[in-house]
Amino acid sequence: MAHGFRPLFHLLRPHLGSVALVLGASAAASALALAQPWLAKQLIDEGLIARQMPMIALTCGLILGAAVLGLGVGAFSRWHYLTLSAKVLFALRERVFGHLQRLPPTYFARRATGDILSRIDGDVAEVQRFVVDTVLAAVNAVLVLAGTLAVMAALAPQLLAPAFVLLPLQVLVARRLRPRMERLVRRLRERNGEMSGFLVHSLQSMKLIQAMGGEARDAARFQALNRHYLDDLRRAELFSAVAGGIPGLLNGLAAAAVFLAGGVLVMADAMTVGALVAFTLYLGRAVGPVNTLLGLILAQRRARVSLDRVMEILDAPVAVENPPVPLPLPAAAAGAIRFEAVAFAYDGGGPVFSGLDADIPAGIKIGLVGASGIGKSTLIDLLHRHYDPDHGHILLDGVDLRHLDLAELRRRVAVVAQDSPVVAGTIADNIRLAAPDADDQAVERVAGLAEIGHLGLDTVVGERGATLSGGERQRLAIARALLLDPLVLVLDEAVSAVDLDAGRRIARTIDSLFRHRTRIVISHHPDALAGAGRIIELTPHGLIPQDAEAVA
Ligand SMILES: Nc1ncnc2c1ncn2[C@@H]1O[C@H](COP(=O)(O)OP(=O)(O)OP(=O)(O)O)[C@@H](O)[C@H]1O
Repeated sequence: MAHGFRPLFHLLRPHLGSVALVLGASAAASALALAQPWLAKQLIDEGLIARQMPMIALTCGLILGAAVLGLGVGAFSRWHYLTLSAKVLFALRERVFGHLQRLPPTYFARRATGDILSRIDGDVAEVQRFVVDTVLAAVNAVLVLAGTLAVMAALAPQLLAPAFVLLPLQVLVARRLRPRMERLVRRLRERNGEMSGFLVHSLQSMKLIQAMGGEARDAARFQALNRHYLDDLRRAELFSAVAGGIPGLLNGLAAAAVFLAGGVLVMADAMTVGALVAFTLYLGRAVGPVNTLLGLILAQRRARVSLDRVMEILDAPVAVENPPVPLPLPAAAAGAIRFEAVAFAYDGGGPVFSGLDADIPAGIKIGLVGASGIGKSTLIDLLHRHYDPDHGHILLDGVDLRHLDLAELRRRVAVVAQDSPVVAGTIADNIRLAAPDADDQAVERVAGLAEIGHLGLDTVVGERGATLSGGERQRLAIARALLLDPLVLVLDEAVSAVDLDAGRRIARTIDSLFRHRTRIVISHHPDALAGAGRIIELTPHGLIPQDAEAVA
């Protein structure tokens, strides 16, 4: 999707003051740098050639003063520039991350983590470099170039023609070489992306790869990726060395032309030696800004590619919005759930539900059964508002979920999901995830109830809980839900990996703790459904009540 560069102005707008400060400081630094060749001219013509020692001392002093002042102004501008640059980068990164936090699970299920990472890291940085570095460098280049040209014109207008006669050729060369360079750079970035994609994927599934004996295949794949990267890197380096040499050659030619024409002027006494030296010094200084401006073409194309990749994330539709003015739950909220003609399909998939109706009364244990893949977990995701129904309504104690504050809903309805995700940190951090203010006693109590306390609350669990067993992860998730003390507790195959005895004990604990609260238990095991007041089966035709006794 093409956005142009409009989104970028929004990034800079809050920092216009800093932009002006940085530009002002770097213009001052450039002006000081511009003074140096002029002082050299004074030194040669009025000091050395005129044999005036006081003049020599004075200009040397001024050169030194300008250098010291330039250093101070340069440091000041770099400092503010760094702050500005970081602020823009972080603001953009936070915006992308903030948006990612609001995207539905499907978004993450369908994309490689490596790809999202490379967008939020590499592409965001590329956009920031363009917004701050390139735009500031370009403005600065225009200022320096204008100043340099003005002084050159004042020194020797006759020499402007030989100095810049080759400029059109330089522009032409740059325009021809840069697109090729750009292609090479893009290929390198893609190779880089492939490599991190491969690594993320491989590291995440190392155990599976080991179990399948796929190490050698993966190592060969990694080697091939490295080899391709090296090939492309060498190609890009070679090209950039050759392409980089041509402008230097053209600059050398221009300098020679200036010395030739200037030499004639000096011989004819139409110009002083000092002025010729100063002119060539200025010519050297004009090269940088010209290159910067030519580089802008390449930079803006690269930034456009990255900006589009970042905007793809920011344009991804948010599945659920928090209501601007949420409605409160009734004071006597008890956890009654009602599905009214609920229809839902995943993006690009067939309907999972079409017109589902159900009443789940408050305060009882409900067993939810149904064939694998029929949509039980999806139903719970709808109840937890990871998605909204395409049609119909889901009500909690008479209030449409869409009208409830999202955080409140997720506090009142606790879901222990099938895969029991774990975050990096201690067991206590994991239990406190949804209730960060809970005190230590409360955390200890729920850890005990879920039979996870013996592992130690301060034990650090690996990333994604890799150091815990499946059953331990599930018990951790149960402790987390217990701490929330919700109105509705949903257990989606929550003890499937826990041994039978512990599973029964935990189920009994939960049943006694939540005796008067709504519990929805999804399980393929009759054991977990014991004591359910009602069993409902999810079928392609809707929710059908079963005989609770028969199932349990
Ligand atoms: N993110 C997704 N995108 C597209 N389709 C999905 C997605 N998640 C699930 N599905 C599909 O939706 C249907 C319902 O899946 P769901 O996980 O809700 O079933 P389930 O009844 O909980 O199954 P199980 O008992 O095996 O856990 C399945 O056909 C599944 O393939």
